[in-house]
This record gives sequence, structure tokens and C-alpha cells, in this order.
Amino acid sequence: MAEDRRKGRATSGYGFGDVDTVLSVDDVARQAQEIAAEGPGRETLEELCNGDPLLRIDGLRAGYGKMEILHEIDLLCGAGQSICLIGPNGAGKSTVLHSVFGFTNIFDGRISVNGTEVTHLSPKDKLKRAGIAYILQDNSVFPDLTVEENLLMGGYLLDSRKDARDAAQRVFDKYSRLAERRHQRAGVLSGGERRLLEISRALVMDPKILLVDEPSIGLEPRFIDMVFEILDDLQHAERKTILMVEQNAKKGLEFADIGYVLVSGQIAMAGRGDDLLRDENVGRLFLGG
Ligand SMILES: Nc1ncnc2c1ncn2[C@@H]1O[C@H](COP(=O)(O)OP(=O)(O)OP(=O)(O)O)[C@@H](O)[C@H]1O
Repeated sequence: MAEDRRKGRATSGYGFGDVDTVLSVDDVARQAQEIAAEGPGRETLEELCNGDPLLRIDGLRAGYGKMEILHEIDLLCGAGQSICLIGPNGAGKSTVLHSVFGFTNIFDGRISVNGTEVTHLSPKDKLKRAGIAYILQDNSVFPDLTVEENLLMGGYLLDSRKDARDAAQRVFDKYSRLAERRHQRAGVLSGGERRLLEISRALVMDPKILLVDEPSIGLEPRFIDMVFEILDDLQHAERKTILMVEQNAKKGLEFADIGYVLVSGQIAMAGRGDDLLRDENVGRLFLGG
């Protein structure tokens, strides 16, 4: 089992946020497992989501092909809450999002939304029936299409083109910055505007749950705050539930209500974002001090 748990681990070093010290992934994994050998326990997770999860993951074992990357993951997220997953490179953070959206092989466990099991739904049904949207980690806009055409792509599962147009217009009404550029090629947008377009494209389907993979990646610092403000507004003004992966652990924990620390495909710790920011071990291992 110990060997299994190590299968998904990358071997390179990494840094988090402003970290100057570069620790090896194995060092961090070993130390994190030492400080949280038992994991956070179900009671803690129930308490963190106020006992009423919208998104619930129980005992999830999942991976790619036959390789198991996630080992009995439990995660509970209340409606309108945000969770940030942090941890070393290769820990399986993105694989959690991939599994919730239906991109992995699920060997065991259960994923449910509002009490309804969605474990084996296709990504299309996750979006259309379960209200889960996945926002890609990389630059995923179509640069040769206009801003409007990119947005309409987000509505391809709606029943008619008119429904897609109406949904896109609702997004334009919310983000005048995009509306002003609706006929421009997406390729000419700034990095921050492109990230806004990626988020907006997911909003066309009016999802309840947003899976956000590395929102700050590749962005100039001046755009990073903008993106977190947009996510904050979606959570607090529109009551979207957000499950996020963020390599910049400090930013992620400052943003999120709840943080989960993933190490070698297992949940090592979970707590309120501000508590984890103050936690000595998290600080030493993930925040550089
Ligand atoms: N599509 C895939 N096919 C096969 N293996 C994959 C695939 N995607 C990820 N993996 C492997 O799964 C493991 C976990 O990767 P994952 O991307 O989930 O980690 P992560 O914690 O998000 O890391 P990072 O911070 O580097 O993005 C790694 O060993 C990775 O090589």
C-alpha cells in the first residue's frame, strides 16, 4: 500500500509562492505525512462544511489508466463555500478536479452533488445535469475566434443557439470589459482578460460548482488579484461553490474558506484557510517560513 501511494509522486523539487527555500517533493511528503499521519478525520470535514455539503467525495480512489493516483480521498464542500487544494507537485491536486469532472478512471468511492450520485457521469453530463464546470489550467481560449464566439462555445450544450446567445449576453452584462471586446479576436486580449474569458465561458452554462485549476498560473502579478476578485465575487455575490487548485498556496489559502493539504494522493490536513495560513507546519512546508 505504501508503495501504491507513492506511485503518483513526482520527484523534482518545487517552491511555493514567495518561497526561497526549495525542498524536495519527497522531503515535504515525508514531513507532511509525519505531522498528519491519520489525516483530518470525517468529523473535522463535516464541521468545516457546516454539516451540509453540496459537493461530497467519499473514499475516492482514482487515476489514469490502471495507475491509482488518489487514495481514499474524502472532501466535503458546502454550497457557496470555497476550498483550495494545496500540496507538492504531483500530489494529485489536479487529479481531484479531473475526477470530479469525469476525466479519470474511478476505481472506488463516490462523488455526489446535493445528495445525488454523479460519480460516473460523463463530463458532458457533469456540466449539463450536475451543474459542474471545469475551468482549464492553461490558456484555453481560441485565439482566432472572437470573444463572443469563444463565449458561445461555452453554451454548446444548451438547447438552442438562441439560449446560448441569451446566456452569453448575461455574461456580457456582468463583465463590460468583455462586452467592449466582443467582436475582437480573443488572441489580442491581455492575459487577465483571457483568464476572465475562460471563467466567463464556464459561466454560460450557469453552473453551481466551479472547478478552477491554477487560476493564477502564467499571469502577471497585476492580473492575479483581479482574477481572485472575480472568483470572490462569483462565490459571494452569486453563491457559486468553488473547488480550486492553486500552486501559490498563500494566495489560495487567503482566498478560500477551507484548505485541504494533499500529499501523495491523500488528504494530510484540512482546516479553515486562515487557520492553515497560521499553522506552523503548513507555513514551514508550504509557505516558506
Ligand atoms: N493525463 C494523465 N495521464 C497519466 N498520468 C497523469 C495524467 N495527469 C497527471 N498524471 C500523473 O498524476 C500524478 C498527479 O498529477 P497532478 O497533476 O494531479 O498533480 P498536482 O498535485 O496537480 O501537481 P502540479 O502541482 O504539478 O500540477 C502525477 O504523477 C502525474 O504525472
